[in-house]
Amino acid sequence: MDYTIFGVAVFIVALLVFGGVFLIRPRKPESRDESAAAPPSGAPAATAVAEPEEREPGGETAAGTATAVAEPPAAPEIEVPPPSAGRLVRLRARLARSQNVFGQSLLGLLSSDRLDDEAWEEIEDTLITADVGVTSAAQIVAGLRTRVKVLGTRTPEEVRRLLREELLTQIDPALDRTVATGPFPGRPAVVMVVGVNGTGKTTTTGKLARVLVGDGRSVVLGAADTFRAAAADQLETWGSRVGAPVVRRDEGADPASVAFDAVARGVEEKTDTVIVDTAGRLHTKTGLMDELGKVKRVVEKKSQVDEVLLVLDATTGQNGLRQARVFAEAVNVSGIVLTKLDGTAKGGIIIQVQRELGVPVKLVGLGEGPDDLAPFDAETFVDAILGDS
Ligand SMILES: Nc1nc2c(ncn2[C@@H]2O[C@H](COP(=O)(O)OP(=O)(O)OP(=O)(O)O)[C@@H](O)[C@H]2O)c(=O)[nH]1
Repeated sequence: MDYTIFGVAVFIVALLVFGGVFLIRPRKPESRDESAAAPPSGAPAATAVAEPEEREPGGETAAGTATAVAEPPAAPEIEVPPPSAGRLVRLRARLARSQNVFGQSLLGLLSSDRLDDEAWEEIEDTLITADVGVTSAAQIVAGLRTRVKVLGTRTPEEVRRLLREELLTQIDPALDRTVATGPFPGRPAVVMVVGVNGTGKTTTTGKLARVLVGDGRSVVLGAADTFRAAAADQLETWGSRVGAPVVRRDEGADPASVAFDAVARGVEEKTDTVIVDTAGRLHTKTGLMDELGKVKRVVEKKSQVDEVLLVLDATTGQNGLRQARVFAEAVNVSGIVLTKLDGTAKGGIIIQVQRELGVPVKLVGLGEGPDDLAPFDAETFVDAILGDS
């Protein structure tokens, strides 16, 4: 019996000793946990944690802690855009590429041996096809006919010179094409950018800010396109690249008050120029056109509006002209920006739009790149159309 009790006691002690050792041994992690805990080489742990969280409006994640762990985004590098001088010359090749067909076919027709009525008609048609407009085309042909008669024989150089002069007369190099961007004593220059949807207003506003910053000016941008939140985001991207602050509000806010705030900020911060981007609006919608007038009037309570730039898409031809007329009535347009000239051979629209509106083309857009906006220069433009002599 004693032996039995002793044996049982020894067994229990042995069980306790082995069991205890087993229990206090560190547990080996299971392979599933291991892979979840350790970040993949090179990847920050926070990314793995933050990944499954759902996005909330405003781009924040539901788990604030996960966002806090993530690396803060690097501040965007401020770019130094090239100055405005010589931009059109730099973009000349692009202009020549799009307008050359028009220029070369005119030169070809004018150089032909027999300049009969049919040939003159063809010259006129070529001008009209390039959107020069019926009146201007007739005037150009009349001028050329008279001068060709006086000249008698024609060398290619003479033909080029004649055509160059006629086109220049129509484009009018004497027009004042300066964009009133200040700086003015004691207040910023105020530029409003208007036009129908998709013509390139926001892009032009951003590009113009770059031109000005490149020329050493300070700029505040006003995102008065409150219809589309994306438009304000788009403007903010443009602004942040050149260090220009953007005044914006929530989608649906009153555009006039955003424009007013932008100008107020410009005044307060002694900025050289405030550029206000407005929402695209159909010229056929009276209410929206009235709203545009209101934006301008409200801004004028704070500061004079120095420039109203109407952005026209060069590829829209006659429709662009119709838009131009209505906008000019609503807000007293002071300058035209002709965008997408890189995408059409119809550069003659410059002549037509100036004739129709009596307002000069001041800037031209020649591509989607950030520095593809140039001050318009009549001589460089005509030379690009006609190619090198
Ligand atoms: N090829 C070319 N594309 C251009 C030019 N200017 C603007 N664009 C393009 O035209 C498109 C419309 O430009 P936006 O600036 O968004 O036009 P918007 O007038 O502000 O548009 P809404 O806000 O909808 O009225 C974009 O894809 C631009 O990149 C240009 O000179 N050449």
